[in-house]
Amino acid sequence: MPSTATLDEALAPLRADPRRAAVLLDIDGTLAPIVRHADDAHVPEPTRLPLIAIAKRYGLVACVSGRRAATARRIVSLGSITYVGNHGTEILRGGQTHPEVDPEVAAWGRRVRDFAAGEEHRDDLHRLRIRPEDKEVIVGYHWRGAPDEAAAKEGVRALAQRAEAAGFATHWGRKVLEVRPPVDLHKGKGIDRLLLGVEVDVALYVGDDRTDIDAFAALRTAVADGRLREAVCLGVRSDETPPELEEAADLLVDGPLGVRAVLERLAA
Ligand SMILES: O=P(O)(O)OC[C@H]1O[C@H](O[C@H]2O[C@H](CO)[C@@H](O)[C@H](O)[C@H]2O)[C@H](O)[C@@H](O)[C@@H]1O
Repeated sequence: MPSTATLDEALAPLRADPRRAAVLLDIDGTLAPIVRHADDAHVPEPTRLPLIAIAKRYGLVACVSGRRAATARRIVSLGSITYVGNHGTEILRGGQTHPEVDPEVAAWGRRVRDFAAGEEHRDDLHRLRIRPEDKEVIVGYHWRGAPDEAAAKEGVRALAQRAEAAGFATHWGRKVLEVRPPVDLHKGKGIDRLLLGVEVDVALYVGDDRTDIDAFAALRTAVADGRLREAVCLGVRSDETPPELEEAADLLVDGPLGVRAVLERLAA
């Protein structure tokens, strides 16, 4: 964990003028501790409290997640902020009931669901306790906590090959494989859309996984082309941290507790 002085130095540009600052946060592994079953994830109250204070004080506060935007809102349980869901393809703004969905991605929903329905009939998924997660235009296959995780991962590898042969894109996360539409989708694109027309000078992004590296890149590009003055990219360390994330981050904090400390400094 960086010292308080190092953290304060990194956060100083945001704290100097909160109204002109954006706070962008990943959810699973960042705000919400990783748990065995995706449905059980939640943001602990001592993390929500500084987040509520930040939402009132900072110019833009958003969660940028691989979850569906509506699921992300349920997990964080804060209706006033924006949720960028399904890895950048949905935006659910504070107070809205329906997300804006990338039409190119939405057009693939039926084909992704048909693929998932075909997989449902396979005995090996049930035998290996691989759990599908339906995200409408993306389907995740989880093996965390399967009786034999190594065998389950092998089963998921075979599934990935079938998905790619059928023309889908695949993406590996933390003990999850996602089958996605074969279109250019990532958190960075969602952040670009989110920043459109928003008057902020500085942005912070905090995330724990490969998919968050695209978010870091989007902020750095925004600095390079003058849309932002400064970007702060924080990585969240765990025993599953991808080395690429460690390399890409400006600074690393330890797990969701380290993230809570960041939020407390921002809210102070
Ligand atoms: O971008 P995020 O908000 O970090 O979402 C990434 C994925 O998070 C969820 O899966 C992860 O968290 C689960 C709950 O702790 C855990 O069981 C699983 O092993 C992790 O991969 C979520 O289920 C996915 O849909 C998200 O893409």
